[in-house]
Amino acid sequence: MHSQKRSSGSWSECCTRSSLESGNIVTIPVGYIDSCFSAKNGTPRQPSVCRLSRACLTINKSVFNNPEHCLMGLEQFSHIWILFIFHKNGHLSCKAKVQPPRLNGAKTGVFSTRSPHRPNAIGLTLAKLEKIEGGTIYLSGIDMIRGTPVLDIKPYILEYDSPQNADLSANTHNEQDGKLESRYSQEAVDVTHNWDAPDKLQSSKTRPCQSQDTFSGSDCPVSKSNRDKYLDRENSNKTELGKAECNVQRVDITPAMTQSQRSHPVTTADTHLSQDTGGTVGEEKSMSIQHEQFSEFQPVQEQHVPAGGNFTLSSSVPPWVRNSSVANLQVRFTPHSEAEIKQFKAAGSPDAAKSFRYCRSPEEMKHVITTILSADPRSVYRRKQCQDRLFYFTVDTAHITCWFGEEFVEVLQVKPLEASRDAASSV
Ligand SMILES: C[S@@+](CC[C@H](N)C(=O)[O-])C[C@H]1O[C@@H](n2cnc3c(N)ncnc32)[C@H](O)[C@@H]1O
Repeated sequence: MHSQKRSSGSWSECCTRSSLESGNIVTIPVGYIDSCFSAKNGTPRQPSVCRLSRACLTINKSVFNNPEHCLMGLEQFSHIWILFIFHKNGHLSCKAKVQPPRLNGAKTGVFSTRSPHRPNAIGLTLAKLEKIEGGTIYLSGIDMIRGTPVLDIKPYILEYDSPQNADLSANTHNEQDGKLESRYSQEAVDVTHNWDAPDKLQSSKTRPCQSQDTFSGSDCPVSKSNRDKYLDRENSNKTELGKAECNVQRVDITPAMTQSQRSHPVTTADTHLSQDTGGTVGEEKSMSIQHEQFSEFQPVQEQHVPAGGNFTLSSSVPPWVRNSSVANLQVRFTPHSEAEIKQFKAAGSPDAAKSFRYCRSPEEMKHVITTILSADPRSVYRRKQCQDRLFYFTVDTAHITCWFGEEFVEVLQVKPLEASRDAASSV
């Protein structure tokens, strides 16, 4: 498979029938991610780690002359699958066995993991669709870095994409907020087939849940040109998070829950259902970020399914995915770093170097940093072998310096990216 960057020819010119049949496929990215993460370091390992991580995706006009045509109808979905290329892997080779962080150094087959190092280097992310404007899609809850080539976009459809819903009939459909909703009847839920072994049925599982995302922020600013507005954050001085504190609800699935509630994938960002390079399903973690103003975010409750119960899950994951030793670190900020975060301004201010592009307020930036660090973004090697406890990463327009202690991580410095570059070059 060859990926063609910013092709001059059209998609149809490159993808002939014979090439499809021979498997010699030329891919042309449908667009490129513009993300709040510019480097792999510190980028969440799965979209669920940080719900406030944002990105834009603009459809490439060489694929569709009128990008808005191909996006027609997509706005009716709350979440979308994004297939992309791990273009910063460095090389195409991959090993049959890999060491996902959750296995803490042990190996497993690459196909049992979400490792970026895999044949064809294709990634799959379930992102929240904030809004669409023209040919641009605004996303949140992402784990892709800036410049990531996107191969395809598909709607997330609970009925197709979740085995939990196999054999359940979606018996009513309602329009609400422009999104299609469907409901389960109690009866429908009761007839869920149990195909798991009985012992599995008794084990605790993490339920899908819905978290109403009221980060009105969905108002992904789009262009100042609409797009630039999105990146700008005119309202960064207002705490959007404050609104969320009032409105975010976390609901566990119960048999009587509506399908629409189920149909929203676990928006676990702030619950720290963090997922590793190798993980496929989040592990419930206690919340160090609850200490502060984010106490409204409750972890998804695991439920014990009684043997013979009438509500069973029809998917399972190996214990290492859930019973991971990956820590839930307490995140601290020095007074100095707190003050530095507060110096960031809304976009459009004269001091552009100190303006956010994605984060809507200093509080939001603090929250993003907290969720990323709490999940411990370090590699196993770094965590276990390196003496160096300092860690650097970027979010939005900020360069963050922190250090890891035992069970905690402390943020030391949050500098504007430009300033941090200047400081580094003057050393
Ligand atoms: C473990 S992968 C999971 C991605 C996707 N959710 C999946 O399951 O296929 C996520 C990590 O890939 C890395 N990454 C993100 N975008 C990338 C890119 N364009 N090239 C290479 N690595 C990337 C980041 O380090 C991020 O933490």
